[in-house]
Amino acid sequence: MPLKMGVATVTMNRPPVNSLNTEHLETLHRTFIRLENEKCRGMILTSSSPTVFSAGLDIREMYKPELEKARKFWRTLQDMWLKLYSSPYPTVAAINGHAPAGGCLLSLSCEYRVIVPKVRMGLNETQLGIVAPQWFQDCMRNAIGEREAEKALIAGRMFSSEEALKVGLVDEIAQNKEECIQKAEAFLASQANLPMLARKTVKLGFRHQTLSRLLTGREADTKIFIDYIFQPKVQKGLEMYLQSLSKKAA
Ligand SMILES: CCCCCCCCCC/C=C/CC(=O)SCCNC(=O)CCNC(=O)[C@H](O)C(C)(C)COP(=O)(O)OP(=O)(O)OC[C@H]1O[C@@H](n2cnc3c(N)ncnc32)[C@H](O)[C@@H]1OP(=O)(O)O
Repeated sequence: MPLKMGVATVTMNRPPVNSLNTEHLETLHRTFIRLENEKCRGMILTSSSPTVFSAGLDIREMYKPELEKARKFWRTLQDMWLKLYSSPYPTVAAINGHAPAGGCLLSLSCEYRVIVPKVRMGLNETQLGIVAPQWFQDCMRNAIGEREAEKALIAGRMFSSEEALKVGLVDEIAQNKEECIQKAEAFLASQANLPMLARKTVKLGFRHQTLSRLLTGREADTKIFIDYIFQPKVQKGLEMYLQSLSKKAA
């Protein structure tokens, strides 16, 4: 995590697709805590993969899990998201590859998004027979508005880079990763002279409702997750989805 002029670039590096398992989520969470403690001036979140930003939650964490491990997985996801979404420093996602589901959530949790061409992003959970949790949905709604979010979430729509720009899911398209990072740095530079306390207070004001909805209902949210994924038909769906992903690779 190099810090250049107080700006950190956090590069996710969990091959092959940066899927988010408990360990990877813990690493991200620790990183965001450290950045806050070190009074970082801005953060760029990106991926070491040339084609995938993040494939979202690691489906193997939800397929036939042990109960306690599944609980820990979900709580770690909540912890990571609460830290990122409420970060006092400015955040940009340099989306240099596909960003489905939890990968899209990561980018939506940043303040500004730059994407490369010919990739897809969105909350596709419905298409997998699972449901994007309320706070995932809130992040989408906060980015693109009620009507577009409702349509996208019901359909589990994956947006192309161009469609994402049109609907406001991302702020800019860059031609490649290098330009993506340049544009991310330019956004952070545009924020650098703003008084930090005022900036942070306004950001948290906008995000307060979404954050408190989870903060006040964390246990209930965990229970909803557990009850949902332990349903036999959901497990069957996850099994078939994992098989389809593996078949594709074969
Ligand atoms: C009121 C009720 C409320 C209910 C609340 C319910 C709560 C449930 C919450 C559920 C929330 C879920 C959020 C999620 O994030 S679910 C994950 C969704 N992710 C996806 O759908 C992405 C799947 N992956 C892909 O589409 C592609 O992999 C890719 C990202 C486009 C990349 O494609 P590429 O061709 O480069 O790579 P491969 O597809 O060949 O994959 C390489 C190997 O990686 C494995 N893989 C891929 N994605 C995942 C994943 N998300 N988890 C685990 N493993 C993954 C894939 O199987 C290949 O593995 P192999 O080499 O061993 O075969």
